[in-house]
Amino acid sequence: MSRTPIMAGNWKMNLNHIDAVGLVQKLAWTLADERYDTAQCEAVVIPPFTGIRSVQTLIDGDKLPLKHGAQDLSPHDDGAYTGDISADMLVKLDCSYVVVGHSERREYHAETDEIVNAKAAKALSKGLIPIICVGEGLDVRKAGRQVAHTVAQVTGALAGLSAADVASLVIAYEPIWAIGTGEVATPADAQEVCGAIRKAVAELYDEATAEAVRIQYGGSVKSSNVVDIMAQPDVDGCLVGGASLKAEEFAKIVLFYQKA
Ligand SMILES: O=C(CO)COP(=O)(O)O
Repeated sequence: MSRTPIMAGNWKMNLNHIDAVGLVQKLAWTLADERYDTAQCEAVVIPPFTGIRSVQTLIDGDKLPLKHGAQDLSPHDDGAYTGDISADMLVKLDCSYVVVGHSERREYHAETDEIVNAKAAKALSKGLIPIICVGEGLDVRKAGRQVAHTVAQVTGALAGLSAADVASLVIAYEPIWAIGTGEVATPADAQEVCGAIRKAVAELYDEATAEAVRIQYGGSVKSSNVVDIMAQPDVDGCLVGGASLKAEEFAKIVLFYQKA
C-alpha cells in the first residue's frame, strides 16, 4: 500500500487570525504557481485556535488545496473545562487533523501518555485524525535509549485503539533536542526511530496496519533538508514548526517531491 506523504505546518503560538489569512493566501498562490499536485503530497496548516475559523473560511471559500487542523483538543465532550476546546468544536470548523501529545504540551501542561491516549481516542471517535507526537529528549538520546523510549510512548498513545483507527492516523516522531534548535536529526536518525515505530505497530497490530499508518519526522525541517529526510523508507512526511511560518519556505517543503 502506498502512503500519501503529508506535510503539516504546526504554527504553535504564532500569527493572529489576520496574519493567518495572509500566510495561507501566500502559501496557496505559491503552490498554484508551482503546479502543486495534491496526489503527490498532502499539505496541512495548523494555526492556533483563534485562527482556525478565518483559515477555514478562506480554504472553503477559495477552494484551496489545503487541509487544516488544530494543535490540541480536550479529552472531554463538553462541560466545565475552562480554556479547553472540544472535538465537536473542531469538527464544526471542518478540521481534518488535530495534534496530540506535542512535546511542548507534555512539558508545559504535564500531558502523560494516558492523557495523549484519551485525546487520540476522542479525536478518532469524532472523525478527526490525530497526529500523535512522540520523541525523546537529549538525555535519553545520549543514553542510546531513543527507540525504547519512543516505542513506549507509541504503545501508550495507541492503547485500546482499533487497527482501523491506527491505520488512519499519523504518528510524528519529534526528537525534542531537534525542535527549534536548528539541530536536525540525520536522515539515518529519523529512519532508525520511524522504522522502529512501524515495526512496533506491526507487533501491536498487524503488517497491514503498519503499512498504512503514516509516520512523520519533525525537528528543524527546512526546504534544504526535507528531500533527504523524505528519502527514508519509513518517513512519510514532516511536522514543521518554524519553517511553516514562511509561505515560500513551507511551499518548497510541500513540493519536495518535485526534487526527489
Ligand atoms: O515541534 C515541531 C513541530 O511540531 C518542530 O519545530 P521546528 O520545525 O521549529 O523545529
